[in-house]
Amino acid sequence: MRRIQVVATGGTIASRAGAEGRRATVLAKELLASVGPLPADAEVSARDIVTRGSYAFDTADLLALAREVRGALREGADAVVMTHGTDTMEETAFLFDLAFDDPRPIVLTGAQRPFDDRAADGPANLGDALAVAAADAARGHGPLLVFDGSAFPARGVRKSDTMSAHAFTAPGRGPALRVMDRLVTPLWQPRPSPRLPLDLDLPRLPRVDVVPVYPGADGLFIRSSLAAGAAGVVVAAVGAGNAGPELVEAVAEAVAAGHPVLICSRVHSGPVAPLYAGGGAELQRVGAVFADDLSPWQARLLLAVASAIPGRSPEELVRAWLAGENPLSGSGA
Ligand SMILES: NC(=O)C[C@H](N)C(=O)O
Repeated sequence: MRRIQVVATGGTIASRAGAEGRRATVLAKELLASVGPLPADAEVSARDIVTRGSYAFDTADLLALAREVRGALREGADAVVMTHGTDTMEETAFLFDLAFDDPRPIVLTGAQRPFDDRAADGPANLGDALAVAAADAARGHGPLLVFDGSAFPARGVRKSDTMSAHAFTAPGRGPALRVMDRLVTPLWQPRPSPRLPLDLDLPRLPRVDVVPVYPGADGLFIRSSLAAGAAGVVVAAVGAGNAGPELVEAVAEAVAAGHPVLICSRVHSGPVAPLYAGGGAELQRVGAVFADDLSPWQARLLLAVASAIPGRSPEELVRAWLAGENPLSGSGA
């Protein structure tokens, strides 16, 4: 008998229409009751942490969600299923990927249509998430985001449609498992991401901001962000990782002052590379770190987590993580 702990956090899956707009009000027990038959060989228990839209979460909330997962795993759950708003689910999943290296499935799901919609997609997604949680095939995949019949590894998954029930993709990677009629079919086995030794009991993560690039973007936002106390900055660059000369100058200043700068792309798919003179090649020359195909939003969490680890250079931790190396090797930790 497998023990699956469901933890509910709100989101559209738990929302009903109201005079002021949709609001998350549905609690875990009611969500579970909407699913229909539960996996036969599983004992499923449910609890609520918060009941909110995920657009309202800050990093203190994300750490609280991670502590809840840690607690469930410590209590002996064989798998954890978290219901969560879709707006920032890719960030929570990625934080779990950075924080845990447990083979037991940690599965996130949600919905695009509210609980009281006649065509609500939440019950099917939660049913699929429970099927994945109960499946041997899901072990060792790291956290998975289950949506509309697909299970995506945390790294690389993105919300890619604001309204459609097919809300998530993983550009260049694809889902690792498919779920059809609660039957889980493995497609490929993701290589687990290295874990970072994050203290989940911290009150919040250090500030890291995302700065966009567009024609005419200058250094204002990078300088303001650092003046506001940011540990570092992620640049959502154009194309394969380029920016104009004024922004490159601000990046050079930031790196020289000891603040790591990660380069991602505002393009939905593909890695960044230091290719162009005065653009990406110059960003690399002044010391910025090219963050492969990480989205700016996941890269921001990577840098924030690396910046929260005492006694280690955040830039070195990020570079080691991106290279797939165990960031603890050689540290004696
Ligand atoms: N579809 C959703 O879940 C969006 C929702 N507003 C959220 O909490 O992220």
